[in-house]
Amino acid sequence: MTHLTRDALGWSPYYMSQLDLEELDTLTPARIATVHRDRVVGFSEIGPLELTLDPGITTAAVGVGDWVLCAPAQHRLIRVLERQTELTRGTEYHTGEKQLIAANLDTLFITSSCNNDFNPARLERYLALAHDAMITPVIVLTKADQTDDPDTYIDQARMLGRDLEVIAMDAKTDDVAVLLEPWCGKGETVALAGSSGVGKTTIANALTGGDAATQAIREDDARGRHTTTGRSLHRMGSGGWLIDTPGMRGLGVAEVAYGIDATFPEISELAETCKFRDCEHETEPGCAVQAGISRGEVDPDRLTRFKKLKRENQHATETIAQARDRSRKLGKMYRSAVKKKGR
Ligand SMILES: Nc1nc2c(ncn2[C@@H]2O[C@H](COP(=O)(O)OP(=O)(O)OP(=O)(O)O)[C@@H](O)[C@H]2O)c(=O)[nH]1
Ligand SMILES: [Zn+2]
Repeated sequence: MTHLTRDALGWSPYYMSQLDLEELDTLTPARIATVHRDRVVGFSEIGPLELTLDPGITTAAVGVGDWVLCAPAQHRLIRVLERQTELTRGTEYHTGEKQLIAANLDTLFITSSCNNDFNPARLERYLALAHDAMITPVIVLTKADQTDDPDTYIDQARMLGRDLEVIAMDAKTDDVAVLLEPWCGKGETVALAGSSGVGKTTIANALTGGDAATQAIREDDARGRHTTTGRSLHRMGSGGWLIDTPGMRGLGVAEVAYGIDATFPEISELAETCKFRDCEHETEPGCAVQAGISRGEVDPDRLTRFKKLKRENQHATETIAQARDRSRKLGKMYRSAVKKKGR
């Protein structure tokens, strides 16, 4: 652990460019590995560092995978560097907050099994989140050993995007590390998403060569304390990093209009040329998407799922916007009340 270089930890010019000269001289960059209630642990060139948070930085503002600047001698986290990517979940709509799942991911392994778990709509939801965050999605199909015809699943998955990478495997064999190696090299950061039981833990263990899921908890138990998020950063045998994310079983979409369009390029591109700007792609004259269906270029089932995901996203996005508006107004009221009292 002590001999990891910044590059091995995933450092890049993107983060370097955010430091001024004084910071370069005096502060140490670290990559956040675990987040606890009152402190975080970061990996750095000088080894693992336990850091306390200055007032103003909450554990909500720093997540696993984040790059931070710290003053190691004082165990102080000074500031969180701007993220290259962030994967969030939109579950707390009513508060206007989105919860950070993982920072600075390069690749998301969207995992499903070659059985009843396989569900195009669910895969597209994950694809939209990944595309929106500019994270490379890879579809990983497990339990290929439990079906006579894995190709039908592979073919269906390939239909869910252009140039979409689809990997099928028996996650209980040594194939896992070899098949996923292209995304797990030195300094690369990955995470696994998918329903319960599809094999995420099995794959994580194969990639990290250990009991990834329980490692962080055990490390903490020894001190009688617990991680608050349950998320943690683990080194993979191939030199990359795996962010273990228990919250990745079901995700809501919010504010991912771009990601949805990117997930359904064959539809969103045609939609640009519909006669009406607010075309619902149903029976309107001059609908380019319906014309695409007639020509056999657009799968009508994809169109149905595209519309459904758009509706869900729109609803959640509006709910978040309203909640933010409400809390802004409340804040204003509070500030003016304080002012009056002070007079
Ligand atoms: N035959 C076969 N079994 C698999 C495969 N992948 C996972 N399993 C088995 O499926 C079960 C569930 O796997 P897990 O790795 O625990 O699944 P998970 O996605 O981590 O599940 P949660 O922790 O509930 O989210 C275990 O019994 C695995 O051994 C596979 O490719 N082939
Ligand atoms: Zn249309």
